[in-house]
Amino acid sequence: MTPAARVQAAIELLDTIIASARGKGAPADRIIADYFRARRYAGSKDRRALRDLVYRAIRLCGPVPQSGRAAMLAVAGQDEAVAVLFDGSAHGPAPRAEGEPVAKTGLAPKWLAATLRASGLGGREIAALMERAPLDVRVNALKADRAALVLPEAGEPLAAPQGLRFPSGTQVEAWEAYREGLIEVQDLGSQLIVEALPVGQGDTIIDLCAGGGGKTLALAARLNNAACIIAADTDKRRLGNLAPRAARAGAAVDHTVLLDPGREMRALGGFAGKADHVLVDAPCSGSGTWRRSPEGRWRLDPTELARLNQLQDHVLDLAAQLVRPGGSVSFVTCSLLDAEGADRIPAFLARHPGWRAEALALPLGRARGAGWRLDPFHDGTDGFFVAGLRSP
Ligand SMILES: C[S@@+](CC[C@H](N)C(=O)[O-])C[C@H]1O[C@@H](n2cnc3c(N)ncnc32)[C@H](O)[C@@H]1O
Repeated sequence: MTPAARVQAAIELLDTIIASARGKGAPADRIIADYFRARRYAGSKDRRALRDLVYRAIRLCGPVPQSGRAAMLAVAGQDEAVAVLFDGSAHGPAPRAEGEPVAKTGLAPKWLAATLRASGLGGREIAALMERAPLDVRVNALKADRAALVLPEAGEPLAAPQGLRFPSGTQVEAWEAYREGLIEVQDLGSQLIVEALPVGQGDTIIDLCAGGGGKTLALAARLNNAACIIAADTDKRRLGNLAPRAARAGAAVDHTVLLDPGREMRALGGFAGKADHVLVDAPCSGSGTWRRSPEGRWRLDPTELARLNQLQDHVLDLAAQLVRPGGSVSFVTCSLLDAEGADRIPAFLARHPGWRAEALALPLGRARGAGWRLDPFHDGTDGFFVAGLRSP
């Protein structure tokens, strides 16, 4: 591909990503992966260059751009090397027309920037959400130990007992240690949260929003497979990834339960009032993971945020039904918005008299409302909110 053809390809990919964000469709990384799957002839240099162009444009444009071309013109406005490629050459973008729209730059749409600020984030904290995230790994304590494991590259030891950090883009999936289940890719924040959960060996633990099992596997490793772990989710595709991942990791997951949204207790009724602990890693905007999915801010609007808050309350209410008297619930979101964090706790306590919030001990982060918050700027983790709740 010529450099100009890469710019044109980036424009077309951005058009798809913008449409998908508006329609709450597939995320950018999946769209890019599908694009290259259909173009196997594209070399690794082209792939890297195209990806970089697309993500530069996404990071640069806070509000949803009117088009992929407008987004790339915004990049061109800051980078002469890109601007000169709008030259009308074969397969390249047409020259810029007089008065042609250029996408607005900024960290986030106005309403969202205001909501972030109202959630206690300053300019530096918000800017850090747009930086490239490093690659964190959790050494799987069921099969290995960080102190003794030799990997192709030396990682930086992290605050989590089995955490190691590598530069962004390190191809750990190609390592033998990954294929053999000795390491998992997992952000430091997730690792610290699992370490802080008030659980012990012998407990019955429901991971109510288990997804592909990131935290489920970390829990099984922390408890050395000596707990009864039930992984549930409404997403068949995500939950389907759990069994092969657990097998690779040697992690014992006792039950995997696919839930019908709105009728979750039909599948979980047998566990009602029995769990020692329910982990609610709730669906959210993912504002804490914008370093990895910066187009997430194009997906969010006040209506979507309100829908997510309802869902968060709903899964918390389910957890309250599942836990035994005196048992506990942890509420986690990978968001920095109070609406998806601190605000959910008083709302829960108002609906569930007798319950109380309980502090969790994390080595990084700071208190936010009745819970705790981690953020990229201060802690070098993805952004998370976590709070403990204790049943009467
Ligand atoms: C933040 S993700 C979970 C990530 C996962 N725990 C991990 O560590 O990799 C939230 C999950 O909640 C699930 N979800 C959405 N609605 C739900 C519901 N009503 N009951 C249970 N899970 C739900 C989504 O399918 C999604 O997988």
